[in-house]
Amino acid sequence: MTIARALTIAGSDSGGGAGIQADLKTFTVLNVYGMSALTAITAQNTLGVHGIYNLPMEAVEKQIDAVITDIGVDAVKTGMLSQASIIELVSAKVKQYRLSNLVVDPVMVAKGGARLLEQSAQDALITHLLPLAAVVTPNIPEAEVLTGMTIRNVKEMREAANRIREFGPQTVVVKGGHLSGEAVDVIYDGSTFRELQGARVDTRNTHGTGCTFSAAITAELAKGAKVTDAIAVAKQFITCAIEDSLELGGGHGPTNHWAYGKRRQI
Ligand SMILES: Nc1ncnc2c1ncn2[C@@H]1O[C@H](COP(=O)(O)OP(=O)(O)OP(=O)(O)O)[C@@H](O)[C@H]1O
Ligand SMILES: Cc1ncc(COP(=O)(O)O)c(N)n1
Repeated sequence: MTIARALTIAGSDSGGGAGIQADLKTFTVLNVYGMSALTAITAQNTLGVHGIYNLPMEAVEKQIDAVITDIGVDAVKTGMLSQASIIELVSAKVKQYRLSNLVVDPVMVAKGGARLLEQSAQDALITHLLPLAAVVTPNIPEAEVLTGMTIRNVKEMREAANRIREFGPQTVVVKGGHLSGEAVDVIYDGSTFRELQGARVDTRNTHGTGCTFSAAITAELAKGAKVTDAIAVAKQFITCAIEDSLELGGGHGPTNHWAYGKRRQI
């Protein structure tokens, strides 16, 4: 039996709703074998981030080398990268192993406001990692940082997607979770703009939506899906996960990673 393999290079969320925990849960539900290279450990729950502990560069490098040289990967995603030096290392590894199915979730700030990427590392993201990405998935605040624009509507999301694509990624998805009204995501592949519509679910349990969405894209790419199909599955996956979100903790609860699989009986 062959099984698709996906690697997440990201931070740990002890609360289990975001970070590598969200990624591995998503890979599993989508029938993909998940692996991880941890960049940082966060002490985190639904109320916020209570501590960040970066791992040594050597530890990040060895984890990536260990899984790729033995098990191999069909797709890779990045989440919390924390520092410029880790971005540079990950970019070098992507080149060294010629990893083509790379999904970059440019995680910068957690919901409660804690920085998950040092401000000085934003340039490294643009210079080193975005040019290597098959797909990059900024939310509205991240797209604003990357472009210097203010984004208030779908027209401005399109403009941002266009500008971010100039940094080199093949496909840009600007996620609309932070705007009001419908949860619309804008996709731009250099020739066509597409919009993925989703009804907005009225819940505060949206911790980990961005991680889960980008992990679902990665899982589908690992199985050989086309980019547009992978993004469409991811949108369905996250909509189900938010609709059936979990009332856990006293703050922003996690999404429900089983929901998509249960509804489709996969
Ligand atoms: N309340 C909601 N109802 C339906 N879909 C949503 C809602 N919030 C976000 N989404 C969808 O979830 C996905 C992730 O988008 P979002 O903008 O929330 O990412 P993010 O900001 O990276 O995540 P987070 O806010 O957890 O850090 C997108 O497809 C977005 O449209
Ligand atoms: C370790 C870690 N990584 C990423 C996020 C952002 O999560 P999201 O944008 O999916 O809510 C987070 N809160 N913690």
